[in-house]
Amino acid sequence: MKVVKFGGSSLASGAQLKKVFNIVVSDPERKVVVVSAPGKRFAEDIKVTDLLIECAEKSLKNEKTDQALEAVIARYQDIAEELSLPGEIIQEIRLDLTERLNGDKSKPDRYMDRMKASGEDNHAKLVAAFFRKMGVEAHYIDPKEAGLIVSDEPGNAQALPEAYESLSSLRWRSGILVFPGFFGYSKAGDVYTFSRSGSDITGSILANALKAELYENFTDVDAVYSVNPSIVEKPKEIKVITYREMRELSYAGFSVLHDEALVPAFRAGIPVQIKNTNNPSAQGTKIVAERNNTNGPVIGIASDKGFCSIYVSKYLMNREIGFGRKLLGILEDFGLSYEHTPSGIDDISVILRENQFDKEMEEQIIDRIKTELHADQVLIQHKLALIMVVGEGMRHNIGTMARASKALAKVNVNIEMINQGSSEVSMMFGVKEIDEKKAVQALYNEFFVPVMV
Ligand SMILES: Nc1ncnc2c1ncn2[C@@H]1O[C@H](COP(=O)(O)OP(=O)(O)O)[C@@H](O)[C@H]1O
Ligand SMILES: N[C@@H](CC(=O)OP(=O)(O)O)C(=O)O
Repeated sequence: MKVVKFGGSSLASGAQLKKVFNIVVSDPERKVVVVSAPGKRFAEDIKVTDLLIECAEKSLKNEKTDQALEAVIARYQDIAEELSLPGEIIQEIRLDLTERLNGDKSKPDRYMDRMKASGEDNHAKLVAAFFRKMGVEAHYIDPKEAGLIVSDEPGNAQALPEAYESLSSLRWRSGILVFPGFFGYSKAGDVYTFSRSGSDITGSILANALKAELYENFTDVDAVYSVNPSIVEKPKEIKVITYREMRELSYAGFSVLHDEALVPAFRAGIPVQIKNTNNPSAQGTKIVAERNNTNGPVIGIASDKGFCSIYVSKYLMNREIGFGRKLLGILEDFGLSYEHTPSGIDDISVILRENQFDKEMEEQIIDRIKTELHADQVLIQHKLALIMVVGEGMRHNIGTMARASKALAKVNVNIEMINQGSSEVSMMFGVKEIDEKKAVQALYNEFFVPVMV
């Protein structure tokens, strides 16, 4: 039995839904189908989830929501018309959205999650109806009834351990089960969504709970590429990659799969296959526990913008027991999570995502570090990009770091910081955001483009 997840781009139009239907019925093992909300049909299009967020934000500000609501309904209507589905489906969706829109706004975060979750919930109902119209037994599965119990963290929920036991009984249900991705219910019965792109997580949880032989994740690219295809044209495809490598790359910017989606599949030893809805015969990428090391030291290079570094220096910091703990404690007091902490004898840098705080909070943080830790110098550097060079082969290859830094020097990219050693499969370079693309391209050329002699 296989669990199959289709992303928003695979479900963005009636024509895409027909492809999805053909893929599902072409393999009788494809029993559980996890769906996202309709995504982008073309580059400038807006995902239904973003339309829903806009609608919820307007409603929370007591502004008019008619237009935003109609934009959401129009997306489903277009799909239903293209597939000649009966009008009642759209009536049901309209009713559901109106109910959610007029629901309790006393807890804005939860209100937002109820609105966001409707994107996948209504689409799962529509997809199941389409499959039935095509003559197969298909059922919409309500995550509440099925027992997808999650933590009560708005926009950032996690499945609770007991969810797996409850979901396992889906195995005995007949027909194709269409399960909405992206959200679950707290123990108290309220809707909470995962973080953005979280339908990937739902698929992995179900694959684990139902002990699937494979978790197939259908998207709009033929494979996971060794580098983001928007930075390098036609990059090398990855055929096989380990969970560890993929998690590092997803976390660092490979948006093709949510970084949290690997853990449930990994724990149950279920391989994950990335495939293309628009080209299902392409081999795709398989994510497994171990692979033969045939690719050289590096399998992928990921990058992401929007980081800053807080640099703290103090003479004799090395002798001051508890300095690091106190520094991180200050950040914890502000509710900030950090990414890396490269350090020297008398100095330490903390790398954080800068969208977590504003100018005012930044000043308060610097002030506390200066006064409480008696630091000699505290500096914040903004607009950094982090580049992650990943590969299981790195441990056995001497000189990978030297090759990477030489490649960056050759294109005149200054390395603002390096972090290597804590992870066995990756090394991190911090560069200025403006240098990100140039740096990634240079690293790609160094590790993937053969040199002609
Ligand atoms: N290394 C990579 N390999 C493949 N795709 C990548 C990579 N990095 C980023 N992407 C982007 O991920 C996109 C697919 O993910 P996403 O938009 O979430 O799809 P879906 O709609 O299926 O959920 C691709 O279209 C591609 O632009
Ligand atoms: N629709 C949600 C969840 C999701 O997983 O979507 P997609 O599969 O299109 O990335 C989002 O946009 O965040």
